[in-house]
Amino acid sequence: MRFDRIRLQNFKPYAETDLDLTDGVTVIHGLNGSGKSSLLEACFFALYGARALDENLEDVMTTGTEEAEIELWFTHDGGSYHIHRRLRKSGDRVQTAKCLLEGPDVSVDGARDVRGFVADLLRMDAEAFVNCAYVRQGEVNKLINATPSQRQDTIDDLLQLGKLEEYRVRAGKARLGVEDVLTERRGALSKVESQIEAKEDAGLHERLNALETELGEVDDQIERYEDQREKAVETRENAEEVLETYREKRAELDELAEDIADLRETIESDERKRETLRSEVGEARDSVEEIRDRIEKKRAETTLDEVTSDAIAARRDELDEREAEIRSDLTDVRERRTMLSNQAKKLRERAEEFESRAAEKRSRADELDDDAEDAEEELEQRSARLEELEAELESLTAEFEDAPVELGEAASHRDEVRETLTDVRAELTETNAEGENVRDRLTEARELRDEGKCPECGQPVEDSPHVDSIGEYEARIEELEATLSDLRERRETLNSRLERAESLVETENRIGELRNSRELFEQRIEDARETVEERRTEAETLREAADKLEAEADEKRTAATTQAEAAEDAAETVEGLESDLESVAEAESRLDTLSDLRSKLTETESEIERLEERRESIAELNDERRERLAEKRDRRSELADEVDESTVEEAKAKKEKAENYLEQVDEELATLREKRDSLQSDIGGVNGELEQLEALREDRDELAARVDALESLHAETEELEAMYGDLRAELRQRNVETLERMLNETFDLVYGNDAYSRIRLDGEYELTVFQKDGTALDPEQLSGGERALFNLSLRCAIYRLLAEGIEGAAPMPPLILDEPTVFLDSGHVSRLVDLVDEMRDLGVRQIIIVSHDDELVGAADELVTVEKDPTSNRSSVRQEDPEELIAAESFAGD
Ligand SMILES: Nc1ncnc2c1ncn2[C@@H]1O[C@H](COP(=O)(O)OP(=O)(O)OP(=O)(O)O)[C@@H](O)[C@H]1O
Ligand SMILES: [Zn+2]
Repeated sequence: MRFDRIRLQNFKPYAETDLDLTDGVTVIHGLNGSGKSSLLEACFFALYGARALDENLEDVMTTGTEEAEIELWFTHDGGSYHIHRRLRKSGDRVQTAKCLLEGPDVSVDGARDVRGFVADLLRMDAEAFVNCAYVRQGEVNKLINATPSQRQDTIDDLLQLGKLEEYRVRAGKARLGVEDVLTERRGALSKVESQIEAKEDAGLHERLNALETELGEVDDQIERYEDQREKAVETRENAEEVLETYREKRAELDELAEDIADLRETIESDERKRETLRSEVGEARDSVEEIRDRIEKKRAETTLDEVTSDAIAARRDELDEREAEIRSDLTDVRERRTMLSNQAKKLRERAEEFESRAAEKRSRADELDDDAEDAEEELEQRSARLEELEAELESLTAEFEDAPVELGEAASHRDEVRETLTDVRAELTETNAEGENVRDRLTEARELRDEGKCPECGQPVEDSPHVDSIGEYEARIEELEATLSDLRERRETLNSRLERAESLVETENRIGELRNSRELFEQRIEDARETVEERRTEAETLREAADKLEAEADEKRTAATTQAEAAEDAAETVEGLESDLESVAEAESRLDTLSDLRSKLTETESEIERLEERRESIAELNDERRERLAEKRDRRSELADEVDESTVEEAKAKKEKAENYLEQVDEELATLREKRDSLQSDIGGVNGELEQLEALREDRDELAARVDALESLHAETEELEAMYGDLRAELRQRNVETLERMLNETFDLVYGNDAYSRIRLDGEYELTVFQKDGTALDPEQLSGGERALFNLSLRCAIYRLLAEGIEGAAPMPPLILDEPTVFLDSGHVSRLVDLVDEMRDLGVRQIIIVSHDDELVGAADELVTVEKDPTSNRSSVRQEDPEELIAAESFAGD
């Protein structure tokens, strides 16, 4: 078997990887954690699924991805196979979405079927594969640490010796089953035999003869007693018959006496009954007379000529017709009465309504008059106020007659005067200031003149022009004084004129106000006048309407009275009709009385007839009874003659005797019959036992034959079981010997040390290592490296044994070693290289080794480098030429 190609997608650290694998030694190398082991696991997973890796599907799919694919192509026994697995995440779980194996003429679908198919094809299940072909990392010590029996199981399993054990166990089970059945049958047989013996000892035939003789004797006795019993019964019956006849006659006599007494009594009582009936008939006849009288009297009260049912019916029809007429009239008149009184009521209501509406209108009219009066009063007040206004207006207007301005110009006039006054005041102030100034200069000039200096320049004043100006100054002052007094006069005049103007402005404003008021009042007076007019007219209209309504109310009232009178008339008619109805009812009741009387009469008459009939029939019955009475008397005297007492006594004695005998014989017979029954059942029992004996003998023969057959079967199964056991032991012994030899050869090859003489693998699969001096060592006592070498040897030996054992029937899978050099020093790595060479020489087609050891790399035919991208954490593979790599590395080393 050979792996050809593996393709991965999202398997563990691999995103996308496709790797071709070839014959020879392939070394997979790379740094720790780069994904080397994962690559091997992928091959293993492809073949057997996740459980074989002790992992879940979740573990094999690259974390964070949703889908993974694993494809493995391999060649086996000349055929090419392809396994394709696809995993898909659904929720938290990962499921196998596809698992398909295709090979020559075969296609297997489904994870379980594929696993089964691969195990059959390679003749190895996952565990066997791991034990023989795939040395997993860290599991080097597994076979050494295993107990001998575990080791035995593993190796037996690989060599398919387990099958023989299975067959042996099965044969053992069959033997045990046969033993169970045999024991049970043997028990049954001895039971049957002891039963037969017991029965044969019992002397069944003799017992049967004795019982049958006794039964014959008892039967004879029974027959005899039965004959005698029959005779006694006959005697007793005859006596009983005699007694019975006697008893019957006595009974008949008693009965007859009773009958005779009864008959006589019945006849007498019936005669009394007839008497009563006769007087009842008489009474009924009287009553008929009385009823006839009453009928005649009643008829006289009616219009009937004769009292027949036809006449009564005719009269009743007449009355019914009359009643119907009256009732229909009554209905009409009642309706009319109701209608009229309703109308009267309505009319009265209308009249009242009109009246109340008229009253309303009148009170409204009164209110309107009041309003009009109020309005007139106000009108007068306003007129008076208007007159006052006009008087004031007139006097104020008069104020303007001697005024300096016209009405309406007072304000502008006042403003003019105020302006002029302001000008005059300003002029006055100016003039005053100038006067002051001129006076100051004059004073200064006078002082200078007095000092003799020019007031202007302080030069001596001789002929100074400045002194001349004193005169000027004095003239100017005079002038200014005149202007001042003039201005003062003007100011006074203006002040009084302003006062007057302001009072005029006030008057003028007041006149404006008054004029407005007057206009307003005039308008209001006009309004009041209109209101008075309107109210009065409206009151008038309302009163007219009230008059009209009152007239209408009067009309309605009259009409109401008319209708009420008509209603009263109708009511009277109703009363008349009702009394008519009453008299019709009376007439009808008279007719009823008559019919009642008539039917009573008929009843009484038929009662009389009935009573007469009863009397008659009673008489007939009594005649019959008298005849029967005579007969019974005759029979009584006849019987009295027949009864004879002595015959009776004789019969009684005979009967008693027979009865005594019967009692005794019945007892005896019962005893005998019981005895017979028990004898018969004893005979039945003996016969039954004889039959049983026969059946038991048949059973015994059958059981004996069966036990013989089982015994020979048991012997056969024992042989078979022993044969499988021997065969396995023999095969195992052969295997153990071969395995021991191969283990020693391999160990010599890889260890090549003089310390150990040989390894022993005994029949119990116990492994022992012997040192040169002959002391024995448990393999677990070896050093780590020695143990690794020992294990490798054991594995390779098993692999070789298997390869030879199968003898080409099923080509061996590739030998897969994961990190075999971990514990080895460089010398031993070379030995491992030798081992690998040897395995190849021995015909192992494909060897796949995971290692980072250079020497092993050198031994490789094919080199696969695994790398992991540190940023993406995804692994990838690269196929390289081993020669080149070694060269490059040693170059780098120099
Ligand atoms: N399901 C997974 N998804 C992603 N990465 C995974 C998954 N399972 C394992 N890995 C990664 O794969 C790597 C383990 O690979 P593997 O055991 O094949 O390494 P190795 O090359 O054999 O290392 P060593 O030399 O140490 O034996 C680890 O880095 C781990 O994080
Ligand atoms: Zn690893």
